[in-house]
Amino acid sequence: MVRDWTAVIPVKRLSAAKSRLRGAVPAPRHADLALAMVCDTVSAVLAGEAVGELVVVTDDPVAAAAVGALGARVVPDTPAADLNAAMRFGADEIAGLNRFRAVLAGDLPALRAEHLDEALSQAGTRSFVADAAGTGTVLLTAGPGEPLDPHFGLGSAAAHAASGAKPLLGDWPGLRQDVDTPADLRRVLTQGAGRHTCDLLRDLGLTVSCVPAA
Ligand SMILES: Nc1nc2c(ncn2[C@@H]2O[C@H](COP(=O)(O)OP(=O)(O)OP(=O)(O)O)[C@@H](O)[C@H]2O)c(=O)[nH]1
Ligand SMILES: C=C(OP(=O)(O)O)C(=O)O
Repeated sequence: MVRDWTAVIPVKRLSAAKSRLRGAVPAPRHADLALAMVCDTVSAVLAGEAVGELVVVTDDPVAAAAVGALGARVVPDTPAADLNAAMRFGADEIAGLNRFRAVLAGDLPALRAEHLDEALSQAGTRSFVADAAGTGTVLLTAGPGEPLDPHFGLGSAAAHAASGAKPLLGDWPGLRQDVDTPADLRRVLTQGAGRHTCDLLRDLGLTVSCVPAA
């Protein structure tokens, strides 16, 4: 497979990130958990064959250093500090309209590189992958010449479908399992998390299944 996709992951400042997940781990380790999930998402994206470049949009210096060390290109957030603005900026302005672009949430610690490759191989024109619940979105893609036109937020799967994006259907549990709440994290513990999240949770004494390194 040719590495012709540019992936984009927006990452909020870690001190404010994943507020609905608060309480899943002791408060002093909350930002570490948010970062570990970002690092596992980034590692899986870069381990695949379809993505040639990964742009992370963030103003967080710790996240920027960590994802930079993993091989991502880091750009600062937009003044709007808004999820859709960050995705639009990364995809349409930094990557550029002439590229195949794929934006993902940074909270997919069970993402498998081969599942992302498979999803992207089905995404010719503007497409999306719904989350496990079927209401949210974990991946939105656009082809050359197409603006990303993201509608992330409550009910985004329906909004992306209504805006003409094609739903991608496949058995990709780690891709679909974003971690917003402690219940989501419990599901990932059994599904198999990546190395960063696994190491952190084991350090906290939690039993977690880990996916083998790609
Ligand atoms: N750059 C950037 N990324 C964002 C922003 N808001 C959310 N994100 C990222 O977008 C992805 C999906 O966002 P959410 O699942 O809503 O994450 P969140 O905002 O940290 O979570 P909650 O506080 O629980 O709403 C995560 O990788 C976030 O870090 C933003 O304003 N700027
Ligand atoms: C941003 C989204 O959801 P969440 O914040 O629940 O991950 C979404 O699914 O569009």
